[in-house]
Amino acid sequence: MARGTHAAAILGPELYSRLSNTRVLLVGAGGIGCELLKNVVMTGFGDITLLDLDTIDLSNLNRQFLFRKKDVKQSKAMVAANTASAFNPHVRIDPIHANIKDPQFDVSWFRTFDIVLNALDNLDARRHVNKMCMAANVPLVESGTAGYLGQVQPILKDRTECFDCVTKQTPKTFPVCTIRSTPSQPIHCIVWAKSYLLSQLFGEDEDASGEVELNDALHQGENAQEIATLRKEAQAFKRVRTALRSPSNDEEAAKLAFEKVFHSDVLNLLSMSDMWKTRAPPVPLSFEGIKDGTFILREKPTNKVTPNGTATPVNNQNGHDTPASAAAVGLKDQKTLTLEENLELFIASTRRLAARLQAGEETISFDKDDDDTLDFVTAASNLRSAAYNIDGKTRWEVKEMAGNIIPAIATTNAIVSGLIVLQALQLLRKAHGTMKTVMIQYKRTNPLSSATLPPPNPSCAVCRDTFTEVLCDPSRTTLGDVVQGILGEDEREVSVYEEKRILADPDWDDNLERTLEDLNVTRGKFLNIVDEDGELETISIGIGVLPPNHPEDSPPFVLPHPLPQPQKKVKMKLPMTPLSSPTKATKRRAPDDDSIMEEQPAKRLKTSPNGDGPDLSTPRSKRQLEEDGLIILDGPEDGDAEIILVD
Ligand SMILES: Nc1ncnc2c1ncn2[C@@H]1O[C@H](COP(=O)(O)OP(=O)(O)OP(=O)(O)O)[C@@H](O)[C@H]1O
Ligand SMILES: [Zn+2]
Repeated sequence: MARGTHAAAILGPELYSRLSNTRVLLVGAGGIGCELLKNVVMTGFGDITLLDLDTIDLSNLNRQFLFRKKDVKQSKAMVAANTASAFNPHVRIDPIHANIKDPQFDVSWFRTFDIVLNALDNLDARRHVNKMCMAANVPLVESGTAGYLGQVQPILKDRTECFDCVTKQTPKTFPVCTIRSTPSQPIHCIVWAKSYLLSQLFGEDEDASGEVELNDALHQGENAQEIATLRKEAQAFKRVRTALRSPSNDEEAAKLAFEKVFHSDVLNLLSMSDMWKTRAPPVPLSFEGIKDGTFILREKPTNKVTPNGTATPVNNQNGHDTPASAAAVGLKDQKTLTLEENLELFIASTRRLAARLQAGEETISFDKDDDDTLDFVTAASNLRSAAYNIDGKTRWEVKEMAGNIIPAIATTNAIVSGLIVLQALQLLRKAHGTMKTVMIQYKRTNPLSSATLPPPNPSCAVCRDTFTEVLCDPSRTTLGDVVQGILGEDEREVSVYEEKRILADPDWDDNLERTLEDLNVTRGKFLNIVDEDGELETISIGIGVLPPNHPEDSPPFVLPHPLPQPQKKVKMKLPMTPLSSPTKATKRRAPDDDSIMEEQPAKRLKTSPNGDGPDLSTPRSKRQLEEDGLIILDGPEDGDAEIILVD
C-alpha cells in the first residue's frame, strides 16, 4: 500500500493532495512528539514546524525513538527533525529549539499554521498554546498520557470547549507545619528534602521571604514557641550555607548540615513537649554514632540467633541486618539503603553539590535527572524518615515521588499519536459534527472510549474573549493609542489589564499616556479591555510587530479592520453562601506543585450581585472590595469567585 493511502481514503483525493502544503505546528518533541512526528511525516503532511525547548536526556531514549545515544545533550527539535526527514523525501521540517512562550511566537505567527498539534507535558505550556490558538483561530489537537491512560481532544474556537473551559486539577500541597515539624509519611520527608532543605542549602538566599512566611504564620495563630524555633533554625542555616560555599574538600560542611537538621533541630522540637502529647516524638540522629556503628535507632526487643549461636538484636531500624532488605538488593536504585548508607550518600552528595557551588553555579534546584540533587534528596529524606520512625524509600521510589512521575508507556504514546493524526485529518476535513474526544482507558474489553465535544463554556475566561491584534512599535505606541483606537466611537467605561495587572480604569488614566514598552506590554502579550458594567465580552488584544514595509511617516501602530465587536456576555449567577459560618471555612489549595502551604481558615461572605452582599460584577467593585481588606479569589469562571475576609 502506498504511503498516504489511509489519509487519501479519509480526506478524498482533492483534500489529500493539499496535505503536502498544509502547515502543521507540532509543539513538543518528547514521548508523544517523537511518535507523532513520525506519523505526520508518514501520513503525507509536507510542511511541519517542530518546536521544543529541551535537549535530549539519556532517560528519554527508552521511548523517544527518534533519538540515539550519540544525540544526548543535542536539541530535541533538531535531532527529531533530522531523523524524521529521512522517512519521507518530500517533507520539509523546520525545527525550532525554543520555548513556545517566547515573544516571537505571537498571534500572527500562530495564524500562519493550518493546524496545531500539542505534545506537551505541562499545564502552563498547554494553556498558553490553547490561548494562542483561540486568539489566532487555528484548530488545535490537544493530547496527554498518564501511564496506561490517554486522551486526545480536538479544539476549535466557538465550536468546542477549549482547554481552559474546564477546571484542571491542581497538584497536592501540604500544610507547612507537617512538612517542617511533624511529618508522618515518606512523601512529607521527600517534600521537605526537595522543596525545603535543598533550597535552604543550595538555592537562593531567601532570608527575607522566610521571615515573612514565619511572621504570617504567627499572625495566623500558629504556636508562637514553634515559630520562634523555626526562626532560630533559619539563622543556623546561614552558618551552614557559608560553610558549603567555603573551599574545602572534607566532610565538615556536610557534618555541619547534618548536625543542624538531624540533631539540633530535632532536639529543639523535642523541647516543645506539647507537640508530642498526641504523636510519637522524633529521635535525634548522631553523625559520629552512625559512622562508627554505635548509634542504634529504636531497638526492638526481638532477638535472632546468628550462625555462631549468639543472640543479636534485629530490626533495629538501622536497616542493615534484616534478611529481607539484604535480599532486596538488586538494581542499585531499587536497593533499600541502611542508615549508614544514607549518611554516606548524604555526605557524598552534599560534597558534590558544594563543589558545584564553589565552581561557580549560583543556585541548584531539584531535577530528577540531576544525580547530585536526587542523591541528596534520597539521603536527606531517608535520614529524616528514620528520625521520625517513617519507612525509608529507595532512590528509584524517591525519584518517582519527588519528580511526580507516572511512568511513561511507549505504547500509550503510540496509540495517542495515531489518534492525534486521525483527529487532525477530521479537523482538516471540517467533519465537525462527527468529531469526538477519544480516551484510552484501562479496560481490556473496551480500551478506547469517546465523548461528544461539548460547546464552549459560556463563562470561560479564555475562549469567550473577543480576540484581536494590534501590530505596533511598543516604544512609540501609547496605551491610550491602543485602547482608544480599538474602542473607536464606543464610549463605554472600561478597565485595562495585562494578565492580572491593572493598567487603567475609569477613575485612573495616568498610564494611557505611557508607551507600551514602558508598561512592559510587548510582543506576544495581551491587553484586555474589560467592560466596567460586565455586559460585554472582554476584548483581548494580542500585541504584534509592525510589518517590515510599514511607512516611516505613518502612526507606529496598525489597528485591526474592522474593529472588534464584542458580544453580550452570558451572565452567570454567583453562588450564595451564608455569612455566619466561620466553622465552614473556605480552604483553597495552592496551584503550585510542591508549594508548602498553610491552609488558612477564612470567613465567607455572600457574593450576591443583587444587593444583599458585595457586588462582584465589575472590575471597579472588585478593586473596592480589595481595598476594604477582602481578597477575591477568581475561580476558573467568574461564577466561582470566592471572597475571603482577612482578619
Ligand atoms: N514551554 C515549552 N516550550 C517548548 N517545549 C516544551 C515546553 N514545555 C514542555 N516542552 C517539551 O514537551 C516535551 C514533553 O515530552 P515528555 O512528556 O515526553 O517529556 P520529557 O521531558 O521528554 O520526558 P520526561 O519528563 O518523562 O523525562 C518535552 O520534550 C519538553 O521539552
Ligand atoms: Zn474556553
